[in-house]
Amino acid sequence: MALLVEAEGLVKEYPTDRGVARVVDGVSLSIAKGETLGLVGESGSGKSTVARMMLRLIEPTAGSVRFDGVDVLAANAGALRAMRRRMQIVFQDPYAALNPRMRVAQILAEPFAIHGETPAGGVEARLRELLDAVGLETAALRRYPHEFSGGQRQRINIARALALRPELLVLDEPVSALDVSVGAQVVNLLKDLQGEYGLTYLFISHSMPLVRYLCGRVAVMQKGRLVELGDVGQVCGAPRDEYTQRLIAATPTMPGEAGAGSLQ
Ligand SMILES: Nc1ncnc2c1ncn2[C@@H]1O[C@H](COP(=O)(O)OP(=O)(O)OP(=O)(O)O)[C@@H](O)[C@H]1O
Repeated sequence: MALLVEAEGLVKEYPTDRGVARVVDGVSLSIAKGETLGLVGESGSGKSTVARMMLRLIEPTAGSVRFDGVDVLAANAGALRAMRRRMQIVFQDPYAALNPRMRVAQILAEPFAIHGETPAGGVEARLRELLDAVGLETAALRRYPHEFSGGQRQRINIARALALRPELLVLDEPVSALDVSVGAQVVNLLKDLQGEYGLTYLFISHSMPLVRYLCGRVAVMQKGRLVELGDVGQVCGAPRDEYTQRLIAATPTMPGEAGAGSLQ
């Protein structure tokens, strides 16, 4: 299958009081068009840093990233802008990600303003379409973020990420701040959107049940390194790495779950 993202030997180092901290240490990962790749690992293992380097939101210390065959790190400002519209990120905290002083209409229209473009059919029609895609009423356009629940706010974030019709969505723990049932609805929405728009997902999570439900393959990170990468059934069913075994063993089994696939 064609690859959308190819990251090779990514390294990120930060200077600290005690010398240089290597928080990502030689991570190579590719994501095929249309797939959902899960990225799991304990807190601080470097998952978000890898994702941000893939989007060039932070500069790698070493390594390379190609997006649809184009070198992301060598791209000049114009080429990067063109690439950025094709790769979007949804963050964990649906409260912090939305400007509280902007109405939803402004929030959703902002990507068009930033990229200096008017969608075919006009902004208004596209905003309605976006809200409809994420299961919110048109009346939401006039309201402010604080008027919505956490799950609804995450739907607004997803609508905003979809505004420019991206191909890749990095989902950085998109439901971990939500109640389980609300999170399950958002996960199902993400699944539907992927089917509808042929999106490619990098799904960062601490939840093995969610990863099993959404992802075809999963990568496991520990202390900046990739310790396992493979088909989700294989990794969860017969983890080769000792750390992965512990991660899976630490996952509480949900009522009615026999080990795979269920969200309930
Ligand atoms: N700007 C920075 N300066 C110094 N250290 C940083 C910086 N950003 C991240 N780190 C460190 O890099 C390591 C990896 O962080 P990262 O956020 O990528 O981990 P993570 O696996 O996504 O964690 P979590 O699951 O908690 O989100 C952490 O130890 C973090 O403290």
